Amino acid sequence: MRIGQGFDVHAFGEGDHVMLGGVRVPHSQGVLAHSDGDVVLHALCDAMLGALALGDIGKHFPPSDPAWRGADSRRFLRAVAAMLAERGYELGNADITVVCEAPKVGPHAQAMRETIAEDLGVDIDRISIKATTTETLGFTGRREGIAALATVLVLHT
Ligand SMILES: Nc1ccn([C@@H]2O[C@H](COP(=O)(O)O)[C@@H](O)[C@H]2O)c(=O)n1
Ligand SMILES: C[C@@]1(CO)OP(=O)(O)OP(=O)(O)OC[C@H]1O
Repeated sequence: MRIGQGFDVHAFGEGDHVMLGGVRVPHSQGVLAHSDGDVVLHALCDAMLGALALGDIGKHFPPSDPAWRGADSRRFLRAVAAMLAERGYELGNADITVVCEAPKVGPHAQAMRETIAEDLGVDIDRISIKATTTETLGFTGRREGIAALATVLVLHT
């Protein structure tokens, strides 16, 4: 059993939705990113990579690589899951916190859990999605961007 943690931030920009946990969430803004800017999946990938000391998402999917421009971050998650499987590991559980004043995450949390569980091939009860504001403090409080934190356990299969 090994533990990993991940953290990601994207600034808000022009747009009408944000991708969170592979789910399209309507919002008054989008995010600035090379890929689809899904902070939930990026933090989760980093946590899973970190658990096996495999570096980070930027090492495997460099922002300098045009192949990842506008990429669906579910591709990153499935690729990271395959890296774990090659080494004899699977996700034990993931606990993820999204930090933003808006959009509200709660109404979309179940869909996000279902999407992540499907991509990882695990039961949905292994995936936790939570959210918090920062009570208007800091960059998330000023609605300048959105952040996510992920903690995982990975298990030897
Ligand atoms: N983007 C968010 C932020 C919060 N929630 C839900 O609201 C609850 C209260 O948030 P506080 O920051 O005021 O503690 C929080 O526990 C979440 O259930 C949300 O859905 N989306
Ligand atoms: C996801 C990648 C893909 O090029 O780019 P971004 O979408 O900009 O996301 P970020 O979390 O800033 O960096 C990691 C990159 O691997």
